[in-house]
Amino acid sequence: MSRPEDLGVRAITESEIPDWIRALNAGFLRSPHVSDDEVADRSTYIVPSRTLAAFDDGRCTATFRSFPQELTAVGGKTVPADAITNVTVTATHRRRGLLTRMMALDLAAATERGDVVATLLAAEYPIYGRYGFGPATHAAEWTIDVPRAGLDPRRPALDPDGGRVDLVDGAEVRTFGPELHERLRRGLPGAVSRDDRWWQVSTGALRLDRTPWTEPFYAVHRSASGEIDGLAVYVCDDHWGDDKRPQNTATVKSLITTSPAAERALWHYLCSIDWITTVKTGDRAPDDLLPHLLPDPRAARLTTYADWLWVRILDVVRALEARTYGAFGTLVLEVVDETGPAAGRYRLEAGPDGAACARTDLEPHLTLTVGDLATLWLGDESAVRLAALGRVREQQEGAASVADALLRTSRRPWCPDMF
Ligand SMILES: CC(=O)SCCNC(=O)CCNC(=O)[C@H](O)C(C)(C)COP(=O)(O)OP(=O)(O)OC[C@H]1O[C@@H](n2cnc3c(N)ncnc32)[C@H](O)[C@@H]1OP(=O)(O)O
Repeated sequence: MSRPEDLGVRAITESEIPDWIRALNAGFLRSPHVSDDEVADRSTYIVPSRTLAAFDDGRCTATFRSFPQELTAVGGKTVPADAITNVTVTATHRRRGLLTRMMALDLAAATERGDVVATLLAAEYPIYGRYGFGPATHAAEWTIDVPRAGLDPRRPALDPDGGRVDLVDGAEVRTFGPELHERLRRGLPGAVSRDDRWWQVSTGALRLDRTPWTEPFYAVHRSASGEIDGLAVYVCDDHWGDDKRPQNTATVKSLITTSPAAERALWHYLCSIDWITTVKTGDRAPDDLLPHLLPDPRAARLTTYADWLWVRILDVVRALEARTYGAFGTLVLEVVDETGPAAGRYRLEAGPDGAACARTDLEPHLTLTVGDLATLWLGDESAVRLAALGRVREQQEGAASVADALLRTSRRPWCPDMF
């Protein structure tokens, strides 16, 4: 076996794609078998120059891929992001620094390109903090005991706002879905862009042989004026108790809306389908309206709550200038960044319409790591709480409260996507 320093980390070539896919599958504990179909499909979106690998004796032993993405900041502006995915090191080659080397290469390229942040979904919490990432959004999942919810079974899916819910097929979803999602993400801090392939795969137009396709149900909500403002995608199982009572579960794969009325109508619809006694919500915003859309909110039991989108700020000035703030105020931040380009002192002049930010020599009000800055940036976390944890250091008394008044948001950020 080669010494770690001899394992070259580099971008792959077109002809190395099949071996790279084999290593990716093995790293994620999927069968390493690679079919021609999988190579053909993945070759449509794998960009070799942004696809990294390590090779040992000519065999791929580590994988890493990034692609361009837009991330919505507080206030609705988007920033260019380096979205990182498909990170694996083969089990025989772990803890020898291969991920560290691939990450350094990718983040340097992202910085060079002018990306403002890098993003990823962390398989395990301890992996990415060391590279300057911080958890910036969270996700929650509820299981709803439908009979307990207290909705009136005589009035299924009645929309008091005059809208309507209809079932449509995947082809129809492809005609309105992308535009609906665009409207959603422009108003949702933490949301990321979706490409056309996302819609093709999620509606069965592009079928991958390694993941068998089951056509889901697509329920669309139209407002009283006829505008499509919500889409729920769900699957149902078929399960009956020994006592002949239905015990079916609807599992929501995605539910996106651009109005609270659509949100209410779609959840009420899902909780009013005959035979469905349990609804699993899939990943939602941690402050989702859902429990309170039910007459008995306790019918929605929180089953999962965890960090979701991790952000690595590469350009502090542009990140802080991209968002709006809860109040007018000034903050001088000392940002500690041991592995990247963000270290330094910044003066933020913030307000409800935007901000100006520049490097400065002024005395800092707060000292924090670049990972904790990412955690505060989308408004999901409190600087006062991080100060209590000893992660944010107040250099001026009360600075953490000032940071909270500026940075925190009334609704929590949410990333509805997995990538
Ligand atoms: C965005 C995504 O794709 S998330 C998916 C991530 N992939 C996986 O979880 C698949 C299974 N795991 C793996 O393939 C590998 O273990 C990886 C990719 C997580 C880590 O790769 P490695 O090459 O072993 O990491 P590397 O040797 O560079 O580790 C650097 C440091 O991180 C630590 N580390 C790495 N992985 C983990 C982990 N899962 N848990 C805790 N610490 C970890 C190492 O101990 C090391 O610490 P040190 O610098 O104090 O010695």
